Amino acid sequence: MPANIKMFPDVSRPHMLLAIAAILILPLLYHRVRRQRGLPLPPGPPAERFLGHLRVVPTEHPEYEYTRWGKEYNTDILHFSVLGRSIIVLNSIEAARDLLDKKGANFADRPRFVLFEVMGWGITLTFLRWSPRFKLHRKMLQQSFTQSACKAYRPIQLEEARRAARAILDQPQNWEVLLRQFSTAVVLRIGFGIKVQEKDDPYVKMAIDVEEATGEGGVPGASLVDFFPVFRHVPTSLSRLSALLQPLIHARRTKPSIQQLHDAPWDAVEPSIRADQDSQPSFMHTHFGRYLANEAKGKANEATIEDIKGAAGAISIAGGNTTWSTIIVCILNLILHPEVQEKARAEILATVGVDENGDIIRLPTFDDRPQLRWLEYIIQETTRWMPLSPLGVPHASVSEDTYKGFRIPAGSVVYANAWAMSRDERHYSNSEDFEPERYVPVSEGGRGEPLPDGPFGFGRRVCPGQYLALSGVYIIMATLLATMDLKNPVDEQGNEIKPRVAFSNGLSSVPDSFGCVIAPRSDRTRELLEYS
Ligand code: HEM
Repeated sequence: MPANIKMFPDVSRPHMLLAIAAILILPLLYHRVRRQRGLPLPPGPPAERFLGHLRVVPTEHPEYEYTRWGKEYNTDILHFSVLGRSIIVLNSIEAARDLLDKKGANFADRPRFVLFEVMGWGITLTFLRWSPRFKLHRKMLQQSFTQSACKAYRPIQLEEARRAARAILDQPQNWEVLLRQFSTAVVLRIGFGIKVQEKDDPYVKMAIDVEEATGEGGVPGASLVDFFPVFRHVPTSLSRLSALLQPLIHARRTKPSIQQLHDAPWDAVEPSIRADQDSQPSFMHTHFGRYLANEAKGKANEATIEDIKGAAGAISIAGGNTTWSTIIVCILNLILHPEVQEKARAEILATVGVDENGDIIRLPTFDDRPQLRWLEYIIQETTRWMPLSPLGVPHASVSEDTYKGFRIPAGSVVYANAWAMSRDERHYSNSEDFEPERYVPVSEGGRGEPLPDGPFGFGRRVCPGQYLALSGVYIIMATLLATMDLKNPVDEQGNEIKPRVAFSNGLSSVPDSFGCVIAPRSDRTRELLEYS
C-alpha cells in the first residue's frame, strides 16, 4: 500500500477515540434504556381507564391513604398515574434517602405549580424549577442559614421570645396570636430588618391570610389546573360549575394576600436602603445593599432586584407560619401530657438554678441548649408526631431512573411521605403516641429510636431554614416553660376541657385552635420577664 494512502479517513486522534467509545458505549446505553423500559412501574391501587388514579387518590389528607396502600402492597414506593403524569410516593426514610439524597441531581426539580402561580407566588425558591435561577436562590438562602450562620440570629430570637412571653403575661387569652407574632417578628427582622408592632401588627394579619390561602390550596401540584394549565384561563363564573375547579376560584380570591406579603415588607424598607439610611442588618440589607454598591461601581450583579425580593420574601413566607405551627403543636402535646411538661420544666429549673423559694434565678438562653436534652427530644418528637408538611413539597425527576427493580419515568412528581416515615413501625414503637423518651440512647437504657429525618425534606431541596426554625422553637418553648404553666381550660364544673386534635389539609398540617390557660409561675418569674 502506498505510504500516502490511509485505510481510515484522516481524523485526529481524539475524534477517533470518541468514535470508538461511541461504538462501544451506545449499544450498552441502548440496552440499558431498553432494559429500564421493560421494568415495571412501582405498585399502586388499580386505576380507571382514562382518568388513571385521578379519582382514586383522596383530596383530603392523601398521606393516610398512601401509608395504608404502602402496607397493602408491601412496598415503600408507590406509583400513580394521573391524567398521564406519573406520581411517585416514597413511604420510607430509606427510599427517600436512596433517591432524593443519593441521586439528588436527578430529583432536584419541582413540578410546575400552576395553581400557586395563579395565587401570585413570585420568584420563591420553594416553587422554582431546577434552573440557574434555582441555584442562585438556593445559594443565597443556604449560605445565610447554615447551622453556624444561624448563631448570628440568636439575639433577635431571644429578644422576640421574651417580648412574646411578656405580651402573653398581659393578654394570656391571645397566646395563639402572640406566638404567631413571635415567629413573624423573627423572620421579618432577619429577612427585612422590620420590627413588628406590639399590637395588631399588619404583617401578622398578612401572615395569617397567607397561611389560610396556602393551606386551603390543597396538596401542591395536585389540582386540575396543575395537570392542565390551560384551565387557569376558565372564567370564574364557569369555574363555579365544577368541583375540580374550586381551587382555581380560591387561588384567584387569595392572590392579593399572597402578593401583599411579597411586596409590603420590601416596599417599606427599599427607600431607606437606597438612601443609605437603613442601619438594621438583614438579608435584604446585605443583598440589596451589595446590589446597589455594584451598580454604583458599574459592576455586574449576579442577582436581579426581583431575585433578591423573591429570596427575602421566601424567608418570611416559608419561615413564619411553619415555625408558629410547630410551636402550637408542641404546646398541644404539653397540655395533653402534663408529665412531659413537668419533666421539661424540672430540667430547665435545674439548669438555670432556683432560689430558696424554688423560683428561677435567671431566664434560659441559647447557652443552656446543650443541657436541655429533654426539651430537645420534645421538639424532635413534635416534628415527628405531626410533620408540618406531611407530603413535603413535591420534587420532580429530571431523567428516567430505577429503584428496587421499578422504573421511575422522567418528569415524575415525587412526594416524600413524611407522615408514613413518622409511623414506620420498623423505627418507631407506639408511633401514634407522643413519647419524647423514644430518643433516649440505648447506652442510657432508652429505646434509641432515630431522630426524625423527613419533616424538613430531602436532598437538594431540603429546607434551608431548618436550623433557624428549630432554634426559634427552642428559645420560645424554654422561655415559656421556665416562666409559665400551660394547662387545659376547665368548664364550670371544674372538669378539664381537653383539646380536640384535628389538623388542616394541604401543604401544611396546622392544628385547629384549642384552649390553653397560660399563667405565670410566680411573681418572681413575672419580674424576670418584665425586666429582661
Ligand atoms: C418548623 C419549621 C419548618 C418546617 C417544618 C419546614 C419544612 C420544609 C419542607 C418540608 C420543605 C420542602 C423540602 C423538600 O422539598 O424536600 C421546606 C422547604 C423550604 N423551607 Fe422550610 N420549614 C420550616 C421553616 C423554615 C424557615 C424558618 C425558613 C426560612 C429561612 C424556611 C425556608 C424554606 C425554603 C426557602 C424552602 C424551599 C427550598 C427549596 O425548594 O429548595 N423554612 N421547608
